Amino acid sequence: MTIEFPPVEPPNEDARREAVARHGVLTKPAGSLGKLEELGVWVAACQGVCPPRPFTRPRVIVFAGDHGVAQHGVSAYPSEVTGQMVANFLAGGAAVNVLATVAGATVRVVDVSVDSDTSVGDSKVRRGSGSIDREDALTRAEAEQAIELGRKLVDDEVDGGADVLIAGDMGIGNTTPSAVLIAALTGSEPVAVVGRGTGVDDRGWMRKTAAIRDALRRARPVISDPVQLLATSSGADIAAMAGFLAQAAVRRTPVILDGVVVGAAAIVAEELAPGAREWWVAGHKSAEPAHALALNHLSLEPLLDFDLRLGEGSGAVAAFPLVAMATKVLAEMATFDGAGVSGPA
Ligand SMILES: Cc1cc2ncn([C@H]3O[C@H](COP(=O)(O)O)[C@@H](O)[C@H]3O)c2cc1C
Ligand SMILES: O=C(O)c1cccnc1
Repeated sequence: MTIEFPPVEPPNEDARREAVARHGVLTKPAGSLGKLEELGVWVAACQGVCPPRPFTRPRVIVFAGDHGVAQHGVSAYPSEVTGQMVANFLAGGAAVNVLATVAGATVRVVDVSVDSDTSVGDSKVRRGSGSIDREDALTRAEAEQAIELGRKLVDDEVDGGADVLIAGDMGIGNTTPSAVLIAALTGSEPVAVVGRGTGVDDRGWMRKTAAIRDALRRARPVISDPVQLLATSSGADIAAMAGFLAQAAVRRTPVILDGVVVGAAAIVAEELAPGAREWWVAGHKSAEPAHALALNHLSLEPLLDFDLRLGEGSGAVAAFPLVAMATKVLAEMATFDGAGVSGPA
């Protein structure tokens, strides 16, 4: 199998121009809805229609997987939490489940690489991923299988009516590969990308920085080959997420990005399918330092800056109501003519 994405087409320019013009005739001072206006224009361009259609099926896919590097003291929590949290997502008790009920989104959890001998669903690529500071996360074939899984998930969801997608992560240790991917593709040093993740103490921070340094040495020689970079330095969950983010663009479906883990998958997805980033909006800026580097690399500006550092898609779900509002404003606000309101003097 060789992974190839078709060229990504940009969002529709005519719909974008129409949306800009429409904002000029709605009953408000020109530009007064600020970034909500830009956001609505982006939605119209993604949908290729103005006014845009209000979203009916926002969908969150949580990619769950374990990471061998978590055995080396880089997280404040043990790996068994990953599988336990999968059960929690299924029961509706995780943060993202609760946020999603308010946002009107639904959540699906996919066991891509949880380190357990049972599998929730039939998507498991492998049990855990290799400890990237000393070995490859995946074989190339496994990386390709994971990317294909992400692709298929988009096809399933879009064919099932999803009109905006959110990727979330669940995997103890996953901020370490995320930091490595971001450092590798942005040319950053370990100390610039390392963060506290779930809350590691100072000794854990030092172990994590050393693991990132060692993993980065293994990542740098392969940065020009995104599939190999995923095999060497990510994990099956992150590779699936990269395939998902690239395929969403191919399927002309807008995505709200979450935090540092999704951000890491996104910078690799942009390498797999150049131009995919035009189909993504950044939901928030995570407290993890590497996230800002990833967003800057993608020229994306976060909607929220709320000190969230959870993952699960939580920051993207928190931002979704803004995207929904931006869309409805263009779809439902009255025009000066329609409402009999005088325009500028
Ligand atoms: C109970 C719990 C729920 C979570 N939900 C998301 N994460 C997040 O924290 C982990 C990443 O941080 P690190 O790299 O430090 O392990 C991932 O599991 C991520 O999804 C959680 C972590 C925990 C403990
Ligand atoms: O930004 C994130 O996605 C994040 C931050 C800390 C822990 N887990 C995820």
